[in-house]
Amino acid sequence: MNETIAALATPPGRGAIAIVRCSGPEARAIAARVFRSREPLRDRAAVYGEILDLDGAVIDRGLALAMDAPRTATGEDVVELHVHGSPVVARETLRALFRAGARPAQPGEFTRRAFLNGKLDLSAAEAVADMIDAETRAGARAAAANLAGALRDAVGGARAGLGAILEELAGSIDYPDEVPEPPRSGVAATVAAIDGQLAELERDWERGRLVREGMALAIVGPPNAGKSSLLNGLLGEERAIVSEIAGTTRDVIEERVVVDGVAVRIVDTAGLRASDDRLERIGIGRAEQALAGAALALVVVDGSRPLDDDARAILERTRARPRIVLFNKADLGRAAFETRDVRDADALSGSAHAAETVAAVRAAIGAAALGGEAPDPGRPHLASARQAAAVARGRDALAQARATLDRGDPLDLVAPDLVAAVAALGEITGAAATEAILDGVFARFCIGK
Ligand SMILES: Nc1nc2c(c(=O)[nH]1)N(C=O)[C@@H](CNc1ccc(C(=O)N[C@@H](CCC(=O)O)C(=O)O)cc1)CN2
Ligand SMILES: Nc1nc2c(ncn2[C@@H]2O[C@H](COP(=O)(O)OP(=O)(O)OP(=O)(O)O)[C@@H](O)[C@H]2O)c(=O)[nH]1
Ligand SMILES: [Mg+2]
Repeated sequence: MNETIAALATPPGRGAIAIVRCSGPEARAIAARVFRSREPLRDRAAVYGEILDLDGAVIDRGLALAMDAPRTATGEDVVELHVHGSPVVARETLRALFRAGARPAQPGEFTRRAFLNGKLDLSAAEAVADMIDAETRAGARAAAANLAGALRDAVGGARAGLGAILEELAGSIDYPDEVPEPPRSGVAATVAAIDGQLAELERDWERGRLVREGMALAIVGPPNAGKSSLLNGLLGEERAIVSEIAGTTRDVIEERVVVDGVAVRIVDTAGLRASDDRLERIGIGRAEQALAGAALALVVVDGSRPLDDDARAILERTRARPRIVLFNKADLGRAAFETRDVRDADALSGSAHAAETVAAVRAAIGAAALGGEAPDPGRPHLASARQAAAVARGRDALAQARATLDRGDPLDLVAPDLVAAVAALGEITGAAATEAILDGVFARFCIGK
């Protein structure tokens, strides 16, 4: 029999209410030892009463919410104690439950039990963690879609399609005289269509990851170009020191903003130039690192004067990578902007001090992040590297099957590849998940989830 587990379900720290959750076959019996009320606990009803420690001292007065298996989040008997939101009270309540027979829950153990009891598939369990981690509305909505089963249904459809072919093949292999082979062209068409759906999931994966995890952006350029001024403009606060002294920013400064629903980690950096100053050189080294680690470079140069060697160098170096170029200080003149290279045809000209320029830079960041179109958060999507790897393996198997079909080999030779594809896709929903896969998925959960 499963042990009964307990953990704090709300964040540690002070709050209005703290919820301690207990799940397992003994949940009701354990709760009865620590909770005293006039009316008895009833399924799905909140009951007011006293939370007691085992010596009978009252820890708090609060609500107990009992939910009976199997109609609960975990599929087991659940009792929640809703107490006043003091870390001390929450800890004492939890300790009373442990003394009464519960054991501390492992990270993700509630959700793992929900999975094992068929309350959610593995893609939905991952969506639970994604929802908790979401930093943007789009990220939360995307998680909600997979929590509701969008990916499970998409993957389930693909597996069912492959399963139907396998069934037909099996019939003709077992009873070659009675059951005709399915038409070759039909098999090829179905495999191609399913592979197409999987390819679409793969394409969306990178973009979806951007929505969930955010994008790293480095502001780079020569000293004094206005990089820190632009950071402050994008943040709407005077975060970084701005001065007319070239070499003001020494260390990297990292901040987050949300642009078009994408969380962007902006790193402001030291101006790039040849320098003999030891400290400045360290800062420039960090700027180089930030540039190397960024998905998008925001290159700021002084556009009011002809380009100097430092400006030319950074424009040249970032030419082949995703970037936005701002010819800054347009209020002082547009000398460099007017003689700019055709390669910078889409460069912006403006002033880091002007709201319109900051808005134009934001729009350019949003466009660069999403390629112009925001992904529809309601669609099924791959949400983890684990899921993407399973799709990639499934597609490899389908590629083998298609090669077999193209060569004109006997039709039954595709069966092992289709079986492999079905198994790979099964890892996504957990229909075919090993203990190791489950450990990997639930390792990223927090205790109490
Ligand atoms: N107080 C509280 N709020 C919470 C949770 C919780 O555990 N406690 N959850 C923790 O994750 C989430 C809700 N998860 C839940 C999932 C299923 C069921 C449930 O009763 N399922 C039944 C009935 C389904 C239905 O009527 O559609 C079932 O599956 O049979 C309840 C909560 C978010 N809010
Ligand atoms: N006129 C004008 N001045 C600007 C503009 N943007 C920035 N400045 C000024 O240019 C100077 C340098 O700005 P910063 O934002 O510190 O430049 P930076 O690129 O961060 O410089 P370092 O940190 O030294 O590399 C400051 O005096 C700013 O007020 C602009 O668009 N127009
Ligand atoms: Mg600066």
